[in-house]
Amino acid sequence: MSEYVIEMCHITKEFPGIIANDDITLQLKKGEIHALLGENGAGKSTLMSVLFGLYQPEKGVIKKEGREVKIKDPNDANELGIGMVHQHFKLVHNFTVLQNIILGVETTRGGFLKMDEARKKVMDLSRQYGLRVDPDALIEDITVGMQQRVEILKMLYRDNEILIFDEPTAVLTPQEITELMKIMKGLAAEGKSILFITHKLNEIKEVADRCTVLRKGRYVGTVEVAQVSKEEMSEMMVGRKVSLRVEKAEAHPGEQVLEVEGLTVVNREHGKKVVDNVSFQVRRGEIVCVAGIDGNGQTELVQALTGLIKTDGGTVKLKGADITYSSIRHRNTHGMGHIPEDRHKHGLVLDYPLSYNLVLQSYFEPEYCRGGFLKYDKINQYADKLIQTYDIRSGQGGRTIARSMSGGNQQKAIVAREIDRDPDLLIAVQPTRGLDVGAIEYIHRQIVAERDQNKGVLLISLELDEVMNLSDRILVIFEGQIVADLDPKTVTVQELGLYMAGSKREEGK
Ligand SMILES: Nc1ncnc2c1ncn2[C@@H]1O[C@H](COP(=O)(O)OP(=O)(O)OP(=O)(O)O)[C@@H](O)[C@H]1O
Repeated sequence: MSEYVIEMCHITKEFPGIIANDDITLQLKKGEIHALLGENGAGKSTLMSVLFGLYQPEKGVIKKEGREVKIKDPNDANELGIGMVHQHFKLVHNFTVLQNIILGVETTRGGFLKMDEARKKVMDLSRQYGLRVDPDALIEDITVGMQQRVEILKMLYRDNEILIFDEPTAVLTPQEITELMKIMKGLAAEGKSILFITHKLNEIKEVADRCTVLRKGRYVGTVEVAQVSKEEMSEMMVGRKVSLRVEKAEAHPGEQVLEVEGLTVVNREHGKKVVDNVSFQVRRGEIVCVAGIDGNGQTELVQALTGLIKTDGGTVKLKGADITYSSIRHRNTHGMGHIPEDRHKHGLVLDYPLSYNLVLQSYFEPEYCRGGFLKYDKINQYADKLIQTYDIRSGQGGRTIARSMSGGNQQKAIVAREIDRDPDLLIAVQPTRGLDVGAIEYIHRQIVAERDQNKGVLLISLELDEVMNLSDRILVIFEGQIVADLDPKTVTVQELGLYMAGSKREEGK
């Protein structure tokens, strides 16, 4: 009997213009948590999709417990006990939790669903692994964290023994991440074998036993996590030393670039104020961060500032001019840049090529358009420049369809487009979500450079490390209100946590 529950041997998978996996070998031991680390576009999701039967490799074999197997589709994968939680969940939104879990493997008696048995099995699994879910809630009404637990239960319900998690923490809040780490350890302790894709070295250190590193589609090596440092792992992956700290000089704030006065947004469904009489300013030459636990109004605040939703009170001024009721395009062409929270919904047109996506805010300008006709050569030239400068990796350059790009490279494309327009005010929501450490270092430098060129930056981040390292001033948002205006040099992470949890509030706020 083999030491390995799964072996992927010499896997090669090509896409037009790119070898996504070039002779990669990955060996998974029973009961281990095995991290898969690599730069954006290194081929991690592709390799996992091969294992789950979504792609057929051109070369290589897969072995289960030493025996060669063929995985033609996800049904084959399932038969072999392999389950996957995708980066973007695959749930039916108007079905309940229970219906989603049993979908496709329903057991029936006399033509009727045996719901009671299914419910019992789900609730037993939920208790056994600490996966809290409400079986009767609709998917559209539950948090992202609970949706993920539903995906995990789906795998367990199908008795999967080999669990693939593709960047599971990218969509979670810090609290949910802690919970997931605990769940993963519990699963491994019960003998499940886990493949875990993440860019966060802290998470690898916390839960993984071994880690396989990929770079540009190739296998670099497999290490015992306890025996290497975070720095060593990032060097293996990027091929050079990476600074995990942000280097920046003292800020020199100048005149106000954004003034928000009494801004209020009421939620149309429950009638509550989600942004409640918020006032603050961002000046040129400073990075102001809005910190808060997800769901405290930061999403709506940004949507109101960028014109994606209507406000119910208050004013917003950009460079002294009232833009409260201005169109999105007006804001964009008058100095506002926006890296949105949801890159698929508000950041890209997924079925357009990369080059079109890079001029979404400027294609109508004389530079790229004459008499209603697009100047394709100019657009392509500009796209090539951004692809080079920001190291956006994709198979066919500007012609690549955005949907086929790796998640991290989609994010890099948005960041490139927004920063390159050199806005007076850059609103950056989770700008480094899903990015590898090398790319994070680069984006952080770019944001600091914007600040040093006398631009204002409003950063919204759920990552406390990013908040503490990057910002010059921290505004804490709690239940739609700004409850503190803090100096990152004097506040501690613990104190920040108290403000974020609503246990503390600055006087006069
Ligand atoms: N369906 C596809 N069609 C064409 N090219 C693809 C497709 N899927 C992936 N690629 C390309 O293969 C390469 C590897 O992508 P993959 O998604 O596996 O990377 P990744 O390591 O998971 O990256 P990230 O960390 O950014 O999610 C990328 O250059 C991507 O553009």
